[in-house]
Order: sequence, then C-alpha cells, then structure tokens
Amino acid sequence: MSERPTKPILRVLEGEPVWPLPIWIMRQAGRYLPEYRETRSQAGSFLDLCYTPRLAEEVTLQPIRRFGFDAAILFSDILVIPHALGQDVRFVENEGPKLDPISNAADLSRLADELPLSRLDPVFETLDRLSKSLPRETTLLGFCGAPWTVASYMIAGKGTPDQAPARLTAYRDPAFMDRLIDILVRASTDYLIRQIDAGAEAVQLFESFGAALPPALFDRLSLDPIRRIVTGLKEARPNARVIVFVRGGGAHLHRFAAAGVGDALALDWTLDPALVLPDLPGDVATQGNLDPLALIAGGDALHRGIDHILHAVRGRPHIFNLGHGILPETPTDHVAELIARVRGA
Ligand SMILES: Cc1c2[nH]c(c1CCC(=O)O)Cc1[nH]c(c(CCC(=O)O)c1C)Cc1[nH]c(c(CCC(=O)O)c1C)Cc1[nH]c(c(C)c1CCC(=O)O)C2
Repeated sequence: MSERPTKPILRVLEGEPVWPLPIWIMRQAGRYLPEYRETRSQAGSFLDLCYTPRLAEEVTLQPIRRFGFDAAILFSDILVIPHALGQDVRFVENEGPKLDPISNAADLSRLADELPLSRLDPVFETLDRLSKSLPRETTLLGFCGAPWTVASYMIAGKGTPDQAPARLTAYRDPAFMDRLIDILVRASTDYLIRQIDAGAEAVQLFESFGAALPPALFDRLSLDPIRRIVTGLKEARPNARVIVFVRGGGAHLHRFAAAGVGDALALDWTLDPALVLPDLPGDVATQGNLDPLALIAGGDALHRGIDHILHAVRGRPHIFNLGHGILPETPTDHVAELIARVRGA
C-alpha cells in the first residue's frame, strides 16, 4: 500500500484541496535575487552554473532559504536537452540563448537520436544533493521544456517573435518537424525518468510558446507530444507527478484535463480562474496564475490579484504561483508580501 503524501504540494497533486495554498514561483531562482547574482558571478558561463552540482544546488536553495517556498525547482535550463543531443548552445549576456540552428534532416543526423543521459549526470547529481539538503516539507521539482518550445529554439537558434521559423518549418517540412518532435519526446521522457530516480518528486513541463500554434498544429506539436511524455513517464514511474504549463493554451485546457494529461494544469496570467475552474473536473489540480507584472507593481494591483485567485480557487486543489516566470526587476519585498498574504489567508 502506498502512503499518502504529507508535503502540501504533493497532496494537491493527489487532488486534495489544501489551505492555505502551497506556493512556489516559476523561475524563483534567478536574477531578481542578489545572492543569485553573486553566485552567478562566481561561475564561468550560465551552462557552467547548470553543470556544477555544488553551485546549482546552492542557487536552487537560495529562494527556499529566503522565502520558504513549498517547492524547490531544480536549477537548470530547458536547453540542456539540445545541448546534450550535440547542438551548440550558448547563453549570451542580455541577449538570451543562442544555438546553431538546424533546418533539415542532414542537420538532424548530426545530433544524437537518443539522449546520452550520462552527459546530464551533473544535473542528476544536483537533484541527489537537493533531495538530502532540502527541508522535510519542501517538494523537489524537476522539469523539462515541452518538445514544441524546445524545437522552436533548435530551429531558429534563438528566441523569435511567435516562433515564425519553427512554424513555417512545420508547414513546409512536416516530416522533419515530426522527426525532431519524436526525438524530443523520447529524450524528454528518458530525462524525466532519470530526474525522478535522482530524487525529483514531481516534474513540470514548460510549453512556453503554446500561444503561437494555430489549431491545425496544436495537437500534433503540443498536446500529443506532451501526452506521450506524461504517459511514458507514468508507465515507467507510476508515482511521478506531473504539472503541465502551456502558456497560451487556455482554449485547450479542458482537452488536457479530459485526456488526463498532467496531475496539475498550470494557468497563465491571461486566464480567469473564476471562469476556467468550474469547467474542469474537480480532481484536476491547477496552478497559477498571478500576473508577474502585478508582482512588480505591488500595492493594490498585487493584493487585488492575489485575492481574486484565492477566492476563485477556494475548496479546490490548487498551487499558488505566477502565470509565468518572475522577472529580474521584481522587488524581493513584494515576493515576501505575496507569500505572507497567501499563507495568512
Ligand atoms: C523558455 C525557457 C528557457 N528556460 C526555461 C524556459 C521555460 C520557462 C519560461 O518560459 O520562462 C526554464 C528555466 N530556466 C531556468 C530555470 C530554473 C530555475 C527556476 O525556475 O528557478 C527554468 C525552469 C534558469 C534560467 N535560464 C536562464 C536564466 C538567466 C540567465 C543568467 O542568469 O544569466 C535563468 C536563471 C536563461 C534563459 N533560458 C531561456 C531563456 C529565454 C533565457 C534567457 C532569458 C532570461 O535571462 O531569463 C530558455
């Protein structure tokens, strides 16, 4: 008989309403924290930071020490998968990620067809260390990017408005696109299984660019690949819990729920939980969805935003979070205020 979890986030992921709501924040380790900037300056490149377990553990723990969030999220990046597959990935200061773009079958043949897991050993070591160093009540989250979001970086070689290069490729060369997505589905599944074995208790899939997909491409490039990853992970590791974040996926939320894809669905900040939740099955957990700019603004905007969510999700299994990642300009005292208000509700 498996024991019922006691950590608040894991209880919510079992479909149990927990109050006060457990809380963590997407991208909670990062440049808005002075202690992150300090550690970051000690590492060479951003990837060195991701691949040095002692430092990656340290930056993962920083927001836990300062704020006592209910979850710690592994410090890494969604682009370690293309990097491990053999694509050149660099993080250029103030410009974001840069990759050598791939555009056809020949480019793809130069990358690994299966993820060489040992290249990511430092990531698994970071998880192993964290599973020993975290406070007892804190849930350890692993993550990866969803295939479409990662593919859009691999094809364009950088972030692009509306992911036009990858979308055009999906129309012009569907065979190449499907092949790339298939590689990423298998790589992501293997990667997440290994993260669970290294100590992650739940994982989040980040589909940051769901909004760009037209209906004719959405199922093929987003819903179906995510479903395959979640199914493969759960077949291999039935206790793994999964949070699915599809930014811009509001119109498809009920279909993710109906297909049983994810123990929790994360809402972006454009969705009104008061309108969306009544149409979701009561046992599907949700997560979100304060506007990251309301957290920067603080004051009334912040308090009204928090209260609206608290009111809308009362009695449901919900994890408080932002509707997308925290931004570098966010004042840390606003984060402390947010937590106090959610915990004091
Ligand atoms: C699209 C995406 C990426 N990375 C990620 C996504 C999906 C989530 C989202 O939509 O925000 C996910 C990610 N990136 C990072 C984390 C781990 C830590 C955490 O969430 O606390 C996670 C979960 C660290 C990071 N990843 C990156 C940083 C900043 C780099 C630095 O410190 O110099 C951090 C802390 C770099 C990165 N990595 C990426 C971009 C676009 C950038 C540059 C923009 C930026 O600087 O925020 C790709």
